[in-house]
Amino acid sequence: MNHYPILLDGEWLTTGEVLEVRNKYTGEVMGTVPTTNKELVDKAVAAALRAYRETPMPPYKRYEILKKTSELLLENKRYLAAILSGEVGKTMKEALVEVERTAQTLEISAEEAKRIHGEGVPVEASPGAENRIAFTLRVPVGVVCAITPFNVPLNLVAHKLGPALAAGNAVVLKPASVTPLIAVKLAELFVQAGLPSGFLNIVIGPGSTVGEWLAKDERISLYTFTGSPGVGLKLKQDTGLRKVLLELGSNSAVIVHKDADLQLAAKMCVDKSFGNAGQVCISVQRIYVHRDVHGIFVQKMTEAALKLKAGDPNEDTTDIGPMISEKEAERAEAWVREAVAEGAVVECGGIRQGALFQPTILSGVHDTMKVACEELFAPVVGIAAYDDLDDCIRRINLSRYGLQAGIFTTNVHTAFKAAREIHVGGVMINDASQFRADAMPYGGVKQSGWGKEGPRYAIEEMTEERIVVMNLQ
Ligand SMILES: NC(=O)c1ccc[n+]([C@@H]2O[C@H](COP(=O)([O-])OP(=O)(O)OC[C@H]3O[C@@H](n4cnc5c(N)ncnc54)[C@H](O)[C@@H]3O)[C@@H](O)[C@H]2O)c1
Ligand SMILES: O=C[C@H](O)CS(=O)(=O)O
Repeated sequence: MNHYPILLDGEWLTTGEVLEVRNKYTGEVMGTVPTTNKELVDKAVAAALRAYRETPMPPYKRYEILKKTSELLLENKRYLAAILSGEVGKTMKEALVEVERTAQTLEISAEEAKRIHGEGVPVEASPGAENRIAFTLRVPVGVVCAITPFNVPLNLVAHKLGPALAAGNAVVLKPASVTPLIAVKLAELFVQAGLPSGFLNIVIGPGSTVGEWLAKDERISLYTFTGSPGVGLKLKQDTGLRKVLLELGSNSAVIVHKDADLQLAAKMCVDKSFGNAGQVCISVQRIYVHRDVHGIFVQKMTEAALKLKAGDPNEDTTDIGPMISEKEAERAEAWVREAVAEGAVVECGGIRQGALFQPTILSGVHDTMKVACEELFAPVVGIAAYDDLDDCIRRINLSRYGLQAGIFTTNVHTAFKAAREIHVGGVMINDASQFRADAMPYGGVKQSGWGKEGPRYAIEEMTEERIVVMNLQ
């Protein structure tokens, strides 16, 4: 049994009640982590505040630590991927990609640490402001609380730690209780890279206790949360006037227009509907296909999906591992059955074995079905036909979510119409909604959240702009 001590106030905590973490395919306990009571959570916040106030790091040192941690991730890629695969259930192929992307995220954060600056402000242009020099500073906010979800527990942690540390902040991290191990390992690499005591503190426990203690701790200046809208809303309510960045849920849509490259569209939609067992916030969930090409597209996508294998994530031949729990897979199964009862047709899949859910394509989906209007977070995608592009965009915008969307078309005017009119944080043209480059601005609108990630953009969110005006009279 591997016991994973957690980093808190510069020490590796091994005592206290432990949380068991299970392999999501075998169900075996793969490790334990200590949980943190209120006293330890208070200690973690105090350590972060002390580090921020008493031992601030210059930008170049932040660069060096982030760069070194990025290098250490790649040096330990397979070891880390095995932990990631075990605790999430994602395939080794997917886990290796996540480790590589995390290294990218921290490398980009390292570079951005060297580029944080204010700007000169020509205040003398205002009457009465003669003989004054003005400029802005970007100042770190102080203690950042990062609360992260289960599905991408390494790279999404890096998207919070990287910018926060690059900007000169200190961090208290609460990872998801079902997938905390990889975050513990990332902390080890940060320490190995020279991160001074107190700049990273991990707390472990349920959101209902640890999460709430953090939300009500006034010493924390900013919360960066990734998770479900319900929890995000509660966090916003519990934190008052302090800043909260929210990366929330989605039911991302893709348009396949009548002039689309159908081979490309079918391949991309299959690749981006079922990865990580569909447990990706920007996973393709709704596909609107122009009626002229609906039949051929459904056929092409179904043929491609039938080639996918759901099974043991450790096997090289496996394309889709288990969902995070059998309970979540049962929810997905129930929603599929409900859609069928309301007239949807199962083109492939719809079969559950424990937490394994076969890649499932539904056609004849209506916008009011749960599989369309709620967040599925499963390897299930629903297809609906449309005749008129304006009406299709109107239907997509009915969603209370707005994270990312995609459109397949060979007409630039159609592409830009979608880019301008679909109300989301990002529109992918001739790609599916689940495209993300770690350097790009990333974040949603409506109930998909508030604020942008991507190191450069998160650093802007995690620093405060201060104007300085010098009177030379
Ligand atoms: N927008 C994005 O970038 C993005 C990325 C990944 C996942 N997600 C979303 O995350 C969800 C799936 O992840 P999940 O099931 O881990 O989400 P979740 O909301 O259940 O949990 C997210 C985190 O919040 C914590 N938490 C729970 N209750 C809390 C409370 N009262 N106060 C403070 N923290 C609390 C959890 O312990 C966990 O660490 C989906 O909705 C998905 O769309 C969004
Ligand atoms: O689950 C949502 C993630 O933000 C998508 S990605 O892993 O960052 O591409």
